[in-house]
Order: sequence, then C-alpha cells, then structure tokens
Amino acid sequence: MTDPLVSAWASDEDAAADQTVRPKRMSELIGQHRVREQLHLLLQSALRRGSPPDHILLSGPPGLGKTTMAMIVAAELGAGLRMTSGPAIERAGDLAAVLTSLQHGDVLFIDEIHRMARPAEELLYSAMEDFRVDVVVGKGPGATAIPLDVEPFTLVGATTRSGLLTGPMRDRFGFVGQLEFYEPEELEQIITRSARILDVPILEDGAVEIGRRSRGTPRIANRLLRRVRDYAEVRGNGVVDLKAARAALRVYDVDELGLDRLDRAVLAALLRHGGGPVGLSTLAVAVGEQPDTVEEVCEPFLLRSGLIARTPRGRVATASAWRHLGIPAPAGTVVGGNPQGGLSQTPDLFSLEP
Ligand SMILES: Nc1ncnc2c1ncn2[C@@H]1O[C@H](COP(=O)(O)OP(=O)(O)OP(=O)(O)O)[C@@H](O)[C@H]1O
Ligand SMILES: [Mg+2]
Repeated sequence: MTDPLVSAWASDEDAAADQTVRPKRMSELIGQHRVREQLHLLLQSALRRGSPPDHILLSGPPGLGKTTMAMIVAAELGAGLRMTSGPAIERAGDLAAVLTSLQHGDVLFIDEIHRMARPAEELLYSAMEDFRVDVVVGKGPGATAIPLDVEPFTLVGATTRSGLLTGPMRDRFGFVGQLEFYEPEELEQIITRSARILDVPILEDGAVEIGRRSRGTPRIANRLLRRVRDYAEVRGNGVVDLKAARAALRVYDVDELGLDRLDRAVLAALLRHGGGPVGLSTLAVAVGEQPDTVEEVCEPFLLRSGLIARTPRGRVATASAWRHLGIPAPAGTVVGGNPQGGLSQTPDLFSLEP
C-alpha cells in the first residue's frame, strides 16, 4: 500500500485525533462556503417552521468534512443523532429497528450510503418519503408485511462515490451538498485552529507550508500537523515552523506538492514511457502495485493537480509532471493544470506546450 501519511482515508489514529479537533458548530467550520450557506438556509427555515428539514446528501472525497457536517446538522437543529453506515446495515430488519426507534426530529446519519444492501435501501425509500416502513414477518407464502410508522426524521447520507447511488435513492434527497477540496489558505486556517486546540506552538510559515502539502484535505492537514509536531518536539524547539515542517516532511517523504513516494513512482514510470499514454495495468506493474491502488489512491490527486491527464488511450504526463521531476518535457506534451494550487482544474487536453 501507499504511504498512509497522505492518504485521505481515516486511520485509527485519525479517528481518535479527528474527534478532538472536529468543529462542533457551523460557525467553527472553515471553508466550504457554498455548502455551508445552503445548509444554513435549509436548517434555519426548518427551525422556523418547527419541522425537520429535507433529507440531506453530502457527497465528496474522503476527509473533506462529511461526518463533521452531519454532526453539525444535528447540533444546529438541537436534534438527537443516530449514526450508522451502509456496510453495517446487512439486513432490512436492522434498518427497520433503527428507523422505528427514532424520535421526532432526530437526525439519522448513514455513512457510505452507497454501500447499503438493496433490500435495506428499498425499505429506506418508504421511510424517507412517507415515514412508514413495511416490516416483513415470516418467510415464503406465509410472510406478511406489517406497516409501521416512523417519526418524522432527517436522513443525512454521506458518500464518497455519488455515482454509485441509485437514481431512486438520490431523488429522495431534498438537498445535495457537494463538498469541494480546500484552498491552501483554508487549510492553513484549519491547521492553526487545530494547533491551538492541541496546544501546539505554531508559526504562520509552518501552517502555510503544511497547508500547501495537504492535498486540499483537512484530514491530511491535521495528520501532517501531528507529524511535524512530533518532529519539532524531538528534534527541534517544539515550535511548528517552516524549518520544522520542511525537515519533518522530508523525513516522511512528502514533497512540496504533497506527493508521496508512490505518487512520484507513478509519475516517473509515465515519464520512462515517454510521458504516455500508458494503460493503468502497465503503470501498476511498473510501480509494483495493484491497479486499484494506483487508480483510487494516486490518480485522483495527480489528476486534480494537473500532473497527469486521462485520455482514451491511457494516462499521460503533463508538462507540470516533467517540470516537477526536473526533466525537460518533449515537444507536444500536454500542458497541465495548476499544481501549486492543487485544485480541481481539469487539464486542457487540447492546449499543447509551445
Ligand atoms: N470545514 C472544516 N473545518 C475544519 N476542520 C475540518 C473541516 N472539515 C473537516 N475537518 C477536519 O477533518 C477531519 C476529517 O473530516 P470528516 O471526518 O468529517 O471527513 P469525511 O468527509 O467524513 O471523511 P470520510 O469520507 O473518510 O468519512 C475532521 O476531524 C475535522 O477535524
Ligand atoms: Mg466520514
């Protein structure tokens, strides 16, 4: 597997650490202005009407704040919160038990909602729409469906793969919030806030440097902060500053753009093939990883930062990738996006380096 330091997925350590620094109220959230404003309106109007708001779907890559926002929705509504996840709901009956035990106005959070079993999903449809579920008792010809009422509730679903949600499921959400990657300045604010909560002395240049290398993702920013803190405590004067950040991230092999060893290996393999196009399986073999790992772990960030592009014939390295590895690009190389910002600029396949 890839170096977990810059993986956006939560590790066990993150789960505990996330808890401490997780914003608890809307006013503590940094960034995500669009979704925040939309959610604010939705929640305020529901509070005025005195009825639960529409069901909410939060979609976006791991570590951007879906769980955080779900918890904030409940807090802002002053409502009870029940948390479960798609894979945890194996049978429709499990879900029926949860649904029928909800109290009026509760928030039910289902993480990874795209991974729910189909029978449970169908049960959820009627609960979402009519606040009613049919619980089937018995098997075969003798089976009977017993209709049960569900108290009005708000479902908050989270998904990293909104494309895998079924149409009927998606249609039942009154509000879909698409979370975006964060700007470096926002990550800097998140890091400064977390350092304050963790009682870690930090200088602005340290926060800027860590923010720049955090792949637009708060979870990674908080994790890198903890590693730089370790370094500063053991090898430095305990202060997280530019010098400590640079030195620590060198030890952990996270480069200026936030790429780790595997990301750079993928880029280097592409360049060895003249910049591509190279198929996914060839690339995976070249770096000694599973194709899934390359596709799901490395590629999203490499694509987003404009270092590679996908073409019908395979992956190609952009001019930014050549520049990043310090090798002159051959003529005709695709120009990349903007790796410094590391944001979702899609490389323009039709503009060629002069
Ligand atoms: N807008 C934000 N402002 C400040 N900190 C944030 C923000 N969003 C997320 N974080 C921090 O990042 C951590 C990870 O966020 P969260 O667990 O909500 O991500 P997620 O989208 O649910 O990820 P996953 O898809 O892996 O479940 C949180 O513990 C929190 O500290
Ligand atoms: Mg989550």
